[in-house]
Amino acid sequence: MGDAVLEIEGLTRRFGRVVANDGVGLRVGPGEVVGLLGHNGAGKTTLVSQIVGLLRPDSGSIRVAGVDAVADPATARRCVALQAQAQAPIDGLTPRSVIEIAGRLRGMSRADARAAAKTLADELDIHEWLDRRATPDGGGLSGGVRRLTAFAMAAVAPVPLVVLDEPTNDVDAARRRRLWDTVRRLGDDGAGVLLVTHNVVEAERVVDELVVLDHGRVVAAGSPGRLRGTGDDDLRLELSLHPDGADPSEAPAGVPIPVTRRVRAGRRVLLTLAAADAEAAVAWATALRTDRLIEGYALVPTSLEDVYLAATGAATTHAEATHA
Ligand SMILES: Nc1ncnc2c1ncn2[C@@H]1O[C@H](COP(=O)(O)OP(=O)(O)OP(=O)(O)O)[C@@H](O)[C@H]1O
Repeated sequence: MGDAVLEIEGLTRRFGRVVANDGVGLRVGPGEVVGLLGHNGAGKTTLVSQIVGLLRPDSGSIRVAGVDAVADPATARRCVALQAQAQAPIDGLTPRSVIEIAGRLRGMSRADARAAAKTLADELDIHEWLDRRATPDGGGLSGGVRRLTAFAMAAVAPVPLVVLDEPTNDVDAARRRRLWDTVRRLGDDGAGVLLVTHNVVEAERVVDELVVLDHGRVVAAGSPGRLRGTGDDDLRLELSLHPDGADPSEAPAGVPIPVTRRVRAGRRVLLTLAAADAEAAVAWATALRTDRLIEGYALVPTSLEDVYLAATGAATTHAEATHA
């Protein structure tokens, strides 16, 4: 991996008494897709706004493709393509024209911009809307097609760093899958990608590294494999509780199998266990269901959702629940 295309150190930004970013550090290398996860209000958009020079940090440093983005935001911004969380203002225009214009603004020839727009339209399966005009108040094009168009505008030209803030909002399942493949392709073509998303499970497919923000702080960082923790053959037993929320895994008898992580998320209890204990886990959960102590259960491979829930709010909920 070469020099970082994004290097952030000790970044702090306050809004009055709220510390939206609190000593944040992260790095994106060329060809690397880094996922930024966090609850609502965790500080993700604040971080993105500083990277693209829309907000000044109170302290800390940001380098984009080697450029000091705090001292020289205009130069740094030329090295970043951003898909903002808010919908792009494309009223009166067609997806084809705005994608091509985005390419031209980044210095592509007319022919290259046209070819890149066509490639993206193929990848995202949006040909049928390419020449349909967006009209005011969300008319003409659906929210999902507008979102895919904004993504294509960010992805059309080669740039050192692509920042995507919730690119899959409003996008249907089949096209989300296509979009994730294109995100991976951008990385494989050499761009660094910072991907802000709530969609932990789907993002896991394409990210090389993950950074989890919680109340402005980085609470977990690393590759999906490392963050998932122990062996790849770990399993998650998910208990669905009754509406009264009584949790049989908290009973004095406890859980009759070794559990490496336990997280409560609303009416779900997620228990991480070794594959070797699967049979005993199913026997226990079946007995709980027969005794009507739970509504149901599922035994599935662990995913980053478990890590995410453990690192952020759900862990707090659990701690509060168990210490109440
Ligand atoms: N302009 C602002 N003025 C005051 N407070 C702000 C401002 N922008 C953000 N905040 C606060 O900073 C914190 C971080 O907000 P931010 O929008 O960065 O979170 P987020 O992780 O992007 O959330 P979401 O997932 O909901 O988009 C929140 O507490 C928010 O209320």
